[in-house]
Amino acid sequence: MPESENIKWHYSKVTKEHRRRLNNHKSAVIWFTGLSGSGKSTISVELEKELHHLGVRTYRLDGDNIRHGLNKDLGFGPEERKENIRRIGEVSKLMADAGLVVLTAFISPYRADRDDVRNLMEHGEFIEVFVDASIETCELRDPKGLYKKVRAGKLTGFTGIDAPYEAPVKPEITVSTDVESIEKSVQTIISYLRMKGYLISD
Ligand SMILES: Nc1ncnc2c1ncn2[C@@H]1O[C@H](COP(=O)(O)OS(=O)(=O)O)[C@@H](OP(=O)(O)O)[C@H]1O
Ligand SMILES: Nc1ncnc2c1ncn2[C@@H]1O[C@H](COP(=O)(O)OP(=O)(O)O)[C@@H](O)[C@H]1O
Repeated sequence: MPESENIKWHYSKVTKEHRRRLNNHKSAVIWFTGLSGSGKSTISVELEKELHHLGVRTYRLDGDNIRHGLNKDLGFGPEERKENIRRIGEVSKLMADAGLVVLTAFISPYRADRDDVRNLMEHGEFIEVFVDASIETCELRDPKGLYKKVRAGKLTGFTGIDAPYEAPVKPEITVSTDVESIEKSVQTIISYLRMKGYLISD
């Protein structure tokens, strides 16, 4: 593994602070985590739409999409999920450095992997959103028919059934999609961003 001995960091004259001033908002990574079918993709899509209307520069990274490209070599074993999240963490960091508000929608089942991403970011830049829904609700929704496949014995190692999901201990935000609407979840997140001063131009 090449180490940094022969590699030198080049600094830019345009910094994150310059980009922040140009954009009129801070950069951040809004990290959605939760079971399959909990609502990560749905809420992140609606949130991005609202943020865009507010003049925020955004980009959304979604598990299914990224696994068609950048991470198409990865499966769903613990090590591969870890590598999946590590790469997304690095990509998110680059995008946050570019001044964007990044929205990520990955199951990211392991606490340690999410904490590694948190530690990559500047203090306050990582906003963990726990999309909380019971496995029963997710299975009832079954938007992609995957739970049905699991029950039919056609899919194994599925999160929440026969693979673990470690819920966040102290997420910045929890949205309970069992009991609240998509709109309510989006507003909860926007209120948090406003209250914490991410949306400077408000
Ligand atoms: N075994 C298994 N377990 C869980 N999910 C599975 C599995 N196989 C395929 N899928 C589909 O892949 C999507 C999850 O990809 P992620 O990259 O978010 O997963 S992870 O963060 O690496 O755990 C997940 O998408 P979401 O339903 O949007 O969460 C599923 O559609
Ligand atoms: N309150 C809610 N919040 C989010 N999604 C909801 C809610 N109620 C019902 N749903 C539905 O649940 C499904 C969630 O699927 P999805 O967003 O793909 O989840 P995930 O990305 O976590 O796998 C969608 O079909 C969505 O319309």
